[in-house]
Amino acid sequence: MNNYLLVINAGSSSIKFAVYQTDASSNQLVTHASGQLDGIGNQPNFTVKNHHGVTLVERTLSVNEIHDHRGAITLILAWIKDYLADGVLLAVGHRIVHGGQHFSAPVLIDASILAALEALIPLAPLHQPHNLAPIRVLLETLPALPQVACFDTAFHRTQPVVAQRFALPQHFFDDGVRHYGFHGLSYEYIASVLSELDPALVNARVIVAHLGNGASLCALQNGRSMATTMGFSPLDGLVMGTRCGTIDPGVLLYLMAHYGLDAQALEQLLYHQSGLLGVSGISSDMRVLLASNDPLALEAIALFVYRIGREIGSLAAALGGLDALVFTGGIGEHSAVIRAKVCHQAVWLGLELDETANQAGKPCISTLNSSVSAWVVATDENRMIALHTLQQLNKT
Ligand SMILES: Nc1ncnc2c1ncn2[C@@H]1O[C@H](COP(=O)(O)OP(=O)(O)O)[C@@H](O)[C@H]1O
Ligand SMILES: CC(=O)OP(=O)(O)O
Ligand SMILES: [Mg+2]
Repeated sequence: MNNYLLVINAGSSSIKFAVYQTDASSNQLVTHASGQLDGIGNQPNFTVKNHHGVTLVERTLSVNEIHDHRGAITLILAWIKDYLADGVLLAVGHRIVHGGQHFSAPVLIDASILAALEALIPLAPLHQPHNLAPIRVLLETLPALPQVACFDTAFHRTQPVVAQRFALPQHFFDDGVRHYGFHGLSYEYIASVLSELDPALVNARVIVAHLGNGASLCALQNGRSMATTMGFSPLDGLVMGTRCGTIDPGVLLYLMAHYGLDAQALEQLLYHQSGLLGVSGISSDMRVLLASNDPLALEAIALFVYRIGREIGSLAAALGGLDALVFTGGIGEHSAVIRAKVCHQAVWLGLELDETANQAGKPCISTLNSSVSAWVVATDENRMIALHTLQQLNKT
């Protein structure tokens, strides 16, 4: 009998998953299959590929068949049950965006943990409710199956207190109003593979740019998070697909007082209607903007890059200098154009881009003379979650 782990990363309109084969007594993980059910609530589409990239499932479904996350996870579980007929599903690991101040490491989930995570929904309304939906279904339908929560915030809990504090009265900090940071599973994965790029990077001052739909930067020293651009919520920092990033809080007061926006309307504006979509008025997808000649598309791209450039300067200051810059996430991994623009903004730090290597999609994209090296690394949050899940299982 083979043993398997399931990893679930549930977003607002999709559930992504990966199945790993494992030998429970070791930390060996072999990717078996991965897939997603996207278009939930709109045009559901179920796709699965095996570890060779061969398509196992490609099914368009109707909204009547799958109308919500509950339906989506039920379908995924039914497929997995058939697919793993020869094996045992040992556990499920989940990506949970917000762990608040009390969850600084992966944890086995029970009803009380789920309730504590539900209380954090207002801190990450775009992510947390969707992250938790599959857990609830699994607790109801397969209560004996171990589930492990792995947090995007946990990796940043090593930051110095000064990096976690807002200049607000102390009691707010004690109540959890603090700078958390996100994309931690991605940064933890990148930190774990730095030695494969160059052993010298392990103890170096490194900025990782996770540029996807959500985007942030993380300053690493000795592989630990020292500072990051996202804050209390995943709204802060860089310009994102539909999120505004850093904004003067005075703007929010003005929008409330003069436009009559309440908390709900602000949430809608800042999470869903801002960022690349808001500035361009065209799309949140960087590919669409890069293919457009519309001046507003160019302005959105310019602002995206400008904000990254400014924040790289800020994180380099937090690190006391910079040795390397690593690109990851959908945009960071696939867009040579955006990487080039970001690197050109970092020339003052001593970064010299190797244009040919960048165009060719090489792992190292800086010249031999560059005093700051630059890299492209595909992130793998799922593998990080699977590893944590296995470690939790081995503890029990
Ligand atoms: N070839 C490409 N060029 C530019 N942008 C790309 C390319 N491929 C993917 N992207 C961008 O990556 C984004 C998604 O990144 P990803 O990290 O997969 O997102 P998510 O945050 O949903 O996990 C898309 O919105 C798209 O803008
Ligand atoms: C935390 C966050 O922004 O996640 P994502 O990039 O998946 O939206
Ligand atoms: Mg992502």
